[in-house]
Amino acid sequence: MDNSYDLLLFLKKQDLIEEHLEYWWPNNNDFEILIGAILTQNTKWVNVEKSLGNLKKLDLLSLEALSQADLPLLIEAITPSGFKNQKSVRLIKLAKNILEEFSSFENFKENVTRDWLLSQKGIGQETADAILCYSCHQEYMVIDSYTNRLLKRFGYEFDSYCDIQTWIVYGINENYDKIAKLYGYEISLNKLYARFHGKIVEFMKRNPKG
Ligand SMILES: Cn1cnc2c(N)nc[n+](C)c21
Repeated sequence: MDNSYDLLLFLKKQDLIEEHLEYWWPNNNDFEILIGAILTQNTKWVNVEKSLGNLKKLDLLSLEALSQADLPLLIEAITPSGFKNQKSVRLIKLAKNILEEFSSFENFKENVTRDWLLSQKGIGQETADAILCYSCHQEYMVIDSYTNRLLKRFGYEFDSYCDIQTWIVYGINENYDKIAKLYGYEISLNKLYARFHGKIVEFMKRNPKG
């Protein structure tokens, strides 16, 4: 495997993403994806879905509602996804900051930068890139521990998140013409990164042992 295009080919042959999940992330709505990206930190996705279900029942899945949420109610609602006190305080603060800085969620999606997200408490590189990619539909590739472990199996060791991201992005962009042929259409970079990351996660969940 010489580059990340080879890795994509290896994964693409395995039918890892369900047909209806065009961007892999269960795409109910972009705000829900933003919240899911915070809730999924250090827990299993199945727990996030439980918390999102609670938030939906409480009508808290909007920027305005979340910014005014009753803290004890929010803590209760997101209990399934762990770190409930920390994540609750951070979600309300994030919603308030988005309203203050961008006035609307639509404007946030258009104009938010990776640096602004990284300046928010509780948002690191992986969460920032997940929000940018899956919620804001911007051209960012998410790197996570699954990515790290999969590359190690192919003998690749990197020193940083940024190094891995650069390696993946470079290999994709270097072979972009082949990728359009592979997919049979000019797939957008955002959609390609969204699906590529999804394939890595699904592959590693099905092949936990090296
Ligand atoms: C959206 N999403 C984020 N992390 C996930 C995971 N580990 N497994 C499955 N899904 C769908 C996920």
